[in-house]
Amino acid sequence: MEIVIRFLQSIAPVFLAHGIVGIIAFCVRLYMQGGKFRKQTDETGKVAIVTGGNTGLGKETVMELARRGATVYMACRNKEKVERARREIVKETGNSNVFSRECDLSSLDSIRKFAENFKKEQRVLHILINNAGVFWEPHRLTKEGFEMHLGVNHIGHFLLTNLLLGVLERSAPSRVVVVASRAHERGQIKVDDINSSDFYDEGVAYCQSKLANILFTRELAKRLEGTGVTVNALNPGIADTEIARNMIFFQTKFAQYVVETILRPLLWAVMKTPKNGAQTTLYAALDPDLERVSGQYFSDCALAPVAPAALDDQMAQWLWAQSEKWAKIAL
Ligand SMILES: NC(=O)c1ccc[n+]([C@@H]2O[C@H](COP(=O)([O-])OP(=O)(O)OC[C@H]3O[C@@H](n4cnc5c(N)ncnc54)[C@H](O)[C@@H]3O)[C@@H](O)[C@H]2O)c1
Repeated sequence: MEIVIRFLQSIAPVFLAHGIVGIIAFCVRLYMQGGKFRKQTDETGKVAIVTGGNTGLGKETVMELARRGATVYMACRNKEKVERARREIVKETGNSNVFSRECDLSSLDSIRKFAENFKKEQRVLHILINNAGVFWEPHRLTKEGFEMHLGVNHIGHFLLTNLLLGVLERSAPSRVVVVASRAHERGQIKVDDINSSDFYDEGVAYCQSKLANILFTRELAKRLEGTGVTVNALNPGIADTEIARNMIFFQTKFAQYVVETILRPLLWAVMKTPKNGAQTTLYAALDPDLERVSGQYFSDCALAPVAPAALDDQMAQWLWAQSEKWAKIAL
């Protein structure tokens, strides 16, 4: 008996330490999950498009829109993956008005085809969510030769939005939601090397594209004044999705092992679940109080300040004019 008591006494501090660490980690996790969009809305009769809706934040966004009765188009590059996700969403929500369509944002032709077909299928569009994104891509070019972060995250969505503006205006009140990131704070629009041809860094390229997202949002909001179409950008926070698939940690078996056994348990406390990461997108897309709010930036379901570079109106106009040329938008 004495041995048992001594043994228990010797391991008690270890259990206590683990318990305290566990409780702290749990509290940190609760705090890090951020703001929630709790208002109940009925979206029956509304039509929405979500780019990149087959994984991560996009999938959770589609799931919630479908749960609330909306007709949702998942605009994605991977046909099979998106169809799997669509079936899962239909099964879980009971809403069969969820459609998967091919739209590769790294190809202007694919975007044009998607928009054209969508307009043949639907006469209205109330919510366009520019969610898809690439992160930490090795130096690769889109079909038309743009650096991948700039091409997919900014130019692809720039073209898609412009092609859908007519239907959005006819369907007003309607909304465009741009999923940006706090990474825009470290971004810079490299006017002389926008395509990162002279110097390439994955992080710099991502931050530039996310700054472009916010400059685009602010400029579009000005152009849409009085139309009943609003556009807002947001930061979803750090969420546990597939976004980091290209980072070095995920490239080798050993690195994956380290991530899964050491990093992931540590990150568990500080990362949002995909569902919680989608809350600010849903807030921007659905909150009735935001019907007339445009040109803003949200984080954790509330207004948030943007970096000074995102307030540069001249840069926003320059980027818009360039983007029209890059996306070959006929004026
Ligand atoms: N997860 C985070 O921590 C985090 C933080 C800040 C911002 N974001 C932003 O949130 C958005 C969603 O990312 P996520 O975290 O859900 O990552 P994710 O990788 O799970 O989802 C990104 C989606 O974009 C799609 N996509 C990529 N290239 C595409 C292309 N060429 N054409 C069409 N679709 C394409 C992918 O297929 C995928 O469905 C992105 O814009 C990302 O920059 C995420």
